[in-house]
Amino acid sequence: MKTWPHSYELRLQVALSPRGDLILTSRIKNKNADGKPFQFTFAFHTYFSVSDISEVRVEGLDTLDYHDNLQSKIRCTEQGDAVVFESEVDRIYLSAPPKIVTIDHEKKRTFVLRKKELPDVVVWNPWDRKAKAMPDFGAEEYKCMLCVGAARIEKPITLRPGEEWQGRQEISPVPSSYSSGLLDPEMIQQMQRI
Ligand SMILES: O=P(O)(O)OC[C@H]1O[C@@H](O)[C@H](O)[C@@H](O)[C@@H]1O
Repeated sequence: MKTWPHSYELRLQVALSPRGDLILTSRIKNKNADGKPFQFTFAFHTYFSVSDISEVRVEGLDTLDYHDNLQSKIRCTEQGDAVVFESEVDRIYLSAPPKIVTIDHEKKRTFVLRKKELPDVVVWNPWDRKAKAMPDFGAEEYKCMLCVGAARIEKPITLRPGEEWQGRQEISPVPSSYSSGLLDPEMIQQMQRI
């Protein structure tokens, strides 16, 4: 392939635990026979089903720098204590903590995202105008989805022939009180076991 003149192996392992955790593990191996290394970036682009995007908040990204894809990727700093949605959002948060939560107040459900070897986090919702322009996206579907995914974008990965990289993202659905601050002690104990 002209745009990617390398030989590689990509493996995606999808596992679902009995309690509903989704574990995605990606492995990429350099199979170049010519001795050449290659460099790449990586992102999981997981879409969450939410009740109403205007009622959703993403916590764990406060004070972080991000690249804003809607403003020619300029570097900004998150000012809010949570990311909320009132218009199109397309950002790459940099060096995020290993745990990010997406809280859906209406459904009283929180998605806990844990990640390994994936320092960055993509947050995306196309909102109305872009949704209408996308052929594979319903005009109204932006209202009930949110893309939050672990990524490695700022610092690309370099692999020499024979080397392999592995990245992992785990999504656990839990009751919303988990990170809303209104925790009862029993619930905390239950969640710490997750
Ligand atoms: O259709 P996909 O692969 O889920 O990507 C949707 C969007 O994802 C965003 O992260 C990209 O910045 C957009 O450019 C893109 O349109």
